[in-house]
Amino acid sequence: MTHLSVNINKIATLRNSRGGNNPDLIKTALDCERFGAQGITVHPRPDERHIRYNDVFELKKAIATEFNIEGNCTEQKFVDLVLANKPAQVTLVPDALGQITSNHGWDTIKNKAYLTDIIKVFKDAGIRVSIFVDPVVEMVEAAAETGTDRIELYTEAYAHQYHADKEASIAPYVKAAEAANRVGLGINAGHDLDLHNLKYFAQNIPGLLEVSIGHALICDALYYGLENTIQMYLRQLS
Ligand SMILES: CC(=O)[C@@H](O)[C@H](O)COP(=O)(O)O
Ligand SMILES: NCC(=O)COP(=O)(O)O
Repeated sequence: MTHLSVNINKIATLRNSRGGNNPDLIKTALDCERFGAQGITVHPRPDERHIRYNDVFELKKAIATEFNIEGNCTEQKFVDLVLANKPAQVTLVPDALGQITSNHGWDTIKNKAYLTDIIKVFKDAGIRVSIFVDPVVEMVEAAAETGTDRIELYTEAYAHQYHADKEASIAPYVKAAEAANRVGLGINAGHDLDLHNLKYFAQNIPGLLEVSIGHALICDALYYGLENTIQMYLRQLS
């Protein structure tokens, strides 16, 4: 069964736009859990434009499901934040400063030594590690040599091509997932997954453990409400 982790970055974006505490990020996270989400994802960025570092401490205290913190581990502040909070999972994403959103996975061949060292730091602290990768077999195979527990397949390319040609859009992801299964890596996925493309992805990716979804899910919640929306996403995964 594939778990749904709700990324609540966009709730923080809305909150921050007025400087108060509406919507309440912690309440939203607890409601996502109550409505059936199996995890909560946040991606604090150095400019704190949505999730603030302090939010992470508050969320860690409040939530009961799987807590997944995404971010760039080349920032020492991010490493310290994760180690101080010990989430169930950290997802390492190679974003540049000021990037509008995540737009590429790790080059696990070029960065193998670096990733091996930093992954050990998190694993020694008892935190499961996932690394964000493009759907490229060589990147998946090299990921396995870093000691990571899982990979997160970066699904933007799939999402963008899905409507034009769904078979072509999923093909590299199936190959990457087969490689991950072969080398013993768990598989997560995320970015631009939505109510249209999620079911086909989940049905065709062998061993898909978790999807983290934020932008589209929060947009859908404007129309359907958060509880209905989470139920609709869960149905795509069942
Ligand atoms: C890692 C990834 O694919 C993205 O989900 C990212 O975490 C979203 O971050 P923003 O909400 O800042 O676009
Ligand atoms: N890891 C992907 C994620 O958390 C959410 O991505 P998106 O649904 O906001 O594109």
